[in-house]
Amino acid sequence: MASGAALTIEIREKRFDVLPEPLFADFELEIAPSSVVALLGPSGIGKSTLLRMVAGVDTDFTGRITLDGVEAAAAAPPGFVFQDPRLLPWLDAVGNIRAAGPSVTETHARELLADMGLSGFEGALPHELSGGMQRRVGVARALAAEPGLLLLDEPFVSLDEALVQELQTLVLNVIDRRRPTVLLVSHAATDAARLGDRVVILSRDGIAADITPDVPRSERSAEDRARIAQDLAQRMEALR
Ligand SMILES: Nc1ncnc2c1ncn2[C@@H]1O[C@H](COP(=O)(O)OP(=O)(O)OP(=O)(O)O)[C@@H](O)[C@H]1O
Repeated sequence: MASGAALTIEIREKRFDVLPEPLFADFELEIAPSSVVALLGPSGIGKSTLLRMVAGVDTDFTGRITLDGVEAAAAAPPGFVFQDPRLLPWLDAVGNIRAAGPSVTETHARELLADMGLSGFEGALPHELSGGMQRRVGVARALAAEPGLLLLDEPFVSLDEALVQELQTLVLNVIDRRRPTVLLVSHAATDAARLGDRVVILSRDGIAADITPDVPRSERSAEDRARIAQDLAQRMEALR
């Protein structure tokens, strides 16, 4: 099993022509292998853009982003989970997972589906799965090629609370078993309190806070999570 990649982000400047100011300037972040870092921040702050840069898809910036010392654009591609699972409608669940790469075997795809609580749905087409189940297939697909880095872009948004809890538990179990480095983008303090080993809050001026909660993720009770989420939410509110 691949272990997590060390991620180094050094962005001198990232700008879009439509924006009057750079989106990122002198932005630096070091992320330890196999850690889960939650990136919190208001809409439009640049979270999704940062994930695309880390994925090596957006290379239009000055600076350097490396995975285990290799430039992101040249490194093995990360697993990417989007809010919209983007499954191929003509492939069943196993087929969608195998579409992640030629090395993904049927057995491995079935194992991943089992990890995500979807045994029995191997042959189901996307339209035969609920929205929450489709997202679980999306997570399985992102992990199929055993990436050293997993990027999660608002994977829990617009699900009802019970489904959020269920999906978070499944994601935590699967990342604890496979140990990729994880960068989770969210606007919700509760997501960060549940999943993050470390929480980075972004503001217009860059990194507003870089927090390692006092209780390790695996030992957090519901009360701990609520307390951590409240602290994070207050910090974000103070930035408005
Ligand atoms: N391809 C692009 N061309 C021009 N501007 C862009 C492009 N992509 C993003 N932007 C701008 O960059 C800013 C940051 O966008 P981004 O989607 O990264 O923010 P975000 O923090 O992920 O927001 P949200 O939480 O709403 O998804 C926005 O002002 C957006 O309009």
